[in-house]
Amino acid sequence: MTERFGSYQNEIYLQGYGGTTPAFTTDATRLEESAADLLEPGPFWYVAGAAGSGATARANRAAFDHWRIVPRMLTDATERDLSTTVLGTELPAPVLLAPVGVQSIVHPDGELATARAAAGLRLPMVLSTASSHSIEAVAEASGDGPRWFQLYWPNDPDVCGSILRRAKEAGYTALVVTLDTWTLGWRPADLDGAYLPFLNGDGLAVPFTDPAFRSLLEKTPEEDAPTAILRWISMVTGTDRNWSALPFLREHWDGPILLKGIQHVDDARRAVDAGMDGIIVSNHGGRQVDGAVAALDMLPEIATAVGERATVLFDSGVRTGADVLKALALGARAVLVGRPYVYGLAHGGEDGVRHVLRGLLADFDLTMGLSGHRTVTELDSTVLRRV
Ligand SMILES: Cc1cc2nc3c(=O)[nH]c(=O)nc-3n(C[C@H](O)[C@H](O)[C@H](O)COP(=O)(O)O)c2cc1C
Ligand SMILES: O=C(O)C(=O)c1ccccc1
Repeated sequence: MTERFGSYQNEIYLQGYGGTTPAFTTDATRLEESAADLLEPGPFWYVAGAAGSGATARANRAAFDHWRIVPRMLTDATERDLSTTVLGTELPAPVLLAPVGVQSIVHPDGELATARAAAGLRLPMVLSTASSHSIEAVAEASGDGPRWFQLYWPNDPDVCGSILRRAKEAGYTALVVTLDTWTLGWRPADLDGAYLPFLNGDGLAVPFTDPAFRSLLEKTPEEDAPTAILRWISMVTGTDRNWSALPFLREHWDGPILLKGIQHVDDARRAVDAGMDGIIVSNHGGRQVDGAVAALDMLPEIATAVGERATVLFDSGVRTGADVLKALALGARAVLVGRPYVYGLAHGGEDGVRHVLRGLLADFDLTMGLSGHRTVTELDSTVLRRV
């Protein structure tokens, strides 16, 4: 079905902000600035922050500027169909909600509100293992909306198997395995405030409600939270999960599996050779390796190497409709967006997330039409110029 995402523009022009829409900006830069006014410094910097000097986070944005769209005229792009299918999930537009943990630090409803907004738009939410609400509660909030699950890979096979089983039973269809965060990067803004959300107990709903995890503890997490927290952290950190352990995930998950945090073309090839269904080209929004290459700069090479053998998704720095168009033209099947929807959540819970996403979709829809494209299948590198 063709959705008229661009009509959100009329809604805003005709009624103003605060009419049928929440009263805050859809501009990504101003949105971040107003989130800074709204949130306590700890949570704000946890979301906005990056590794080290922030060079990679800035490079992620700057990389989009090196590509420019070359619009075409009189192509009959009045009616657009932005829909696509990603690993069996039908999307009205090529956008997913990136897995973001500990969402309760910006809004008490956290992932529940995000799930409702995503489901209403039929965009897949990728639920983080570091969720503030349980797998099952977020699934219920999603209703019949599409949902994927992101794994921080516990080295205990029983706990890993149990979490995957719960996700499957709760209706999550695809599994995203994050590889780039086996320990947290050096993040000065968080270190300045000595702010680490899960040490306050946030983002632990998944292990704390997990029977296999609980059975390993002498005292329940309710009786002795610090011990449970440290046990969990030690389970999901470390490099002892390796390429040869991927068959374990395949055995415990009967849907598509994607590896997230792929930045080198040889790792992309390796993922394909290991039988993975997809990869997410990402540097975690610049939060892990300061000085790492911009994610977009690796996308064309990786997409070419992978070809049709697996699905290539992209995140890190997507802020506008033009960014979505460019990432697709450079080989991504769809993109994930992170921080912007979290700022929407901070501003207005479910309505706030919806507002940010509808703004992005409208921008993408209008940018597609005005550059002369009716469907996402038309996009390839010939629609861009490198400058
Ligand atoms: C506050 C925050 C928490 C995140 N938590 C997770 C997580 O739990 N799992 C994960 O795979 N990625 C996590 N990410 C990374 C995002 O999935 C995504 O890669 C990144 O935010 C994309 O960049 P963008 O924010 O520039 O759009 C997190 C990002 C942020 C900002
Ligand atoms: O902060 C992050 O980037 C992240 O991925 C994470 C990891 C553990 C818990 C919460 C978020």
